Amino acid sequence: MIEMFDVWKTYPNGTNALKGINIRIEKGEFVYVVGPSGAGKSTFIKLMYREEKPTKGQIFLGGFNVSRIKERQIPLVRRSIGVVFQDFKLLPTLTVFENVAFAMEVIESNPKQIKPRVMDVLGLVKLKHKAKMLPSELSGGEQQRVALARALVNSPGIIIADEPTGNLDPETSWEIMKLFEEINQRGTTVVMATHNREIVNTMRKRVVAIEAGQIARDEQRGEYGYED
Ligand SMILES: Nc1ncnc2c1ncn2[C@@H]1O[C@H](COP(=O)(O)OP(=O)(O)OP(=O)(O)O)[C@@H](O)[C@H]1O
Repeated sequence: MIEMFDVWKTYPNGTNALKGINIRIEKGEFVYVVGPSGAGKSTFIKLMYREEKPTKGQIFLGGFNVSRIKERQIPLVRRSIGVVFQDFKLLPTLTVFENVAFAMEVIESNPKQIKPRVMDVLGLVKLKHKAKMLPSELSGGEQQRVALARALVNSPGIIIADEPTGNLDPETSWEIMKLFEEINQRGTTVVMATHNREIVNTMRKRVVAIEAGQIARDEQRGEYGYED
């Protein structure tokens, strides 16, 4: 479960990115975060995985008080969340297999479990046959599938994604969304910031709209609601 209580974020230059966010996301939900450019969506996402700290307010995630934890506890929080970005953020000198394995190595997983688990998640995203390739040898959609495998490899309860289809063509975006849906159906909570109107309006999930740093709308089976 994710909860925010009166969360504010003011960046050091004085920008008020979030102004009093209150939200509760239950385990197993699929939530789209929509809103105009600059509204605060990425900031909202970054606060969840502790890339940024709130200026004020409390954030609880999977049993942690994310706003209060010590630096040394951050890896513990990150173990319970998988994060997927618009630009994939794969390590260019590592193979597909090594990129995914790396996420298990950093949390000091049992070395014997790494290979079977990595092959398992590569199977889920249908990329076992490309395990030995480098990211530069893959298409954008394939790279995002590797990023998704990496986010899933430690079996997090929550997947957070910031514009995961932003760099992909419509057909590839749908493939990626189907994977997110499958992952959600297996019980993982999904929170996704997106500008993809067609996907939001077709897949009909909970929609949280952020405008000028505040929640302007929060609807079950909601719509995208903007023209961009
Ligand atoms: N590191 C930062 N320092 C200062 N201001 C920032 C920083 N990051 C974001 N902002 C500002 O905070 C506000 C919210 O930005 P944020 O990136 O959260 O919006 P967004 O809704 O994700 O936008 P987009 O859809 O364009 O990605 C904007 O005014 C932005 O300029």
